[in-house]
Amino acid sequence: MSATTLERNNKGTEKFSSNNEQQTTDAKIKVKNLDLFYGEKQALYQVSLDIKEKEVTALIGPSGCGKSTFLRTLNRMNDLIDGVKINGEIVIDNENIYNSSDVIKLRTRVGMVFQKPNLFPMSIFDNVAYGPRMQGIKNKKALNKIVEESLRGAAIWDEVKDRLKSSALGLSGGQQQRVCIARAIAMKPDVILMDEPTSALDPISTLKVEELIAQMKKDYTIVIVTHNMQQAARVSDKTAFFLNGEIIEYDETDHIFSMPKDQRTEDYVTGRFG
Ligand SMILES: Nc1ncnc2c1ncn2[C@@H]1O[C@H](COP(=O)(O)OP(=O)(O)OP(=O)(O)O)[C@@H](O)[C@H]1O
Repeated sequence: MSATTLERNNKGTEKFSSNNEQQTTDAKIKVKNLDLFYGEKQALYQVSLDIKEKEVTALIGPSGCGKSTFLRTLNRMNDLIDGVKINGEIVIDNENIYNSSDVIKLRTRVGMVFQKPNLFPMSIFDNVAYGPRMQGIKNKKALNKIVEESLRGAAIWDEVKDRLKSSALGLSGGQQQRVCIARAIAMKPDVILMDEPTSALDPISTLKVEELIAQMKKDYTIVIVTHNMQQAARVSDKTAFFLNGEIIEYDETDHIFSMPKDQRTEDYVTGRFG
């Protein structure tokens, strides 16, 4: 059991509903007044935003501004870090996720892809079947179907279909990252969080993952942290600009890049700092 302390607002969902008129009604994820502390150090300040279903939302900002910290609050990955304290609300599908005790179920619904491919030292098939097996799916036919669908969904089926029993670690970095995405898809999530998913990849693999993200948004709500401005502009519908733990501006990606309202956003997206 982690020693993480979480300050929960027990009236969270109620309070949130009463303020609902300020929120977009079709938001999949609603974040309100979120503060996060690592011990004494505050990393997020009063973060509020609505994330719409089946859109790609990019989180941008200079190093250390809190993008990854914020991303990890969406499936409670920060719970694993000692001394983390959170105030505020995150409502996904009308449920305040910090009021619910079923973190495993939350992480099934809200999957995650990390910066570096983190496949297990086992076959491609076993990597993708791992989560479904843990959920109790044993039937070979059912597993075959899930693995094929997930690899197809991650646009890597054709490249690996003849070597499913080979070690996943024999694939290139770009292929491994797409198998990681397949592994996330295999859990049938609604939301996929991506923390700089292409930062360890070459330009061609990066493009493939970006094309994949564009295809995936018809089925999933995607939140992606990226340091790459062009990537945010290419793949996302909405962009949130973070600075020193605050959201400075959150808008349609086109607006953020072509006519930002805040001078600090403009300075960042035009490369004047960060
Ligand atoms: N486990 C931790 N314990 C203590 N402080 C942390 C921890 N993780 C992050 N921080 C601090 O919180 C702040 C936000 O970090 P975070 O990693 O979220 O920023 P980021 O915008 O994602 O940065 P980068 O782009 O460099 O990954 C930083 O000051 C960082 O040092």
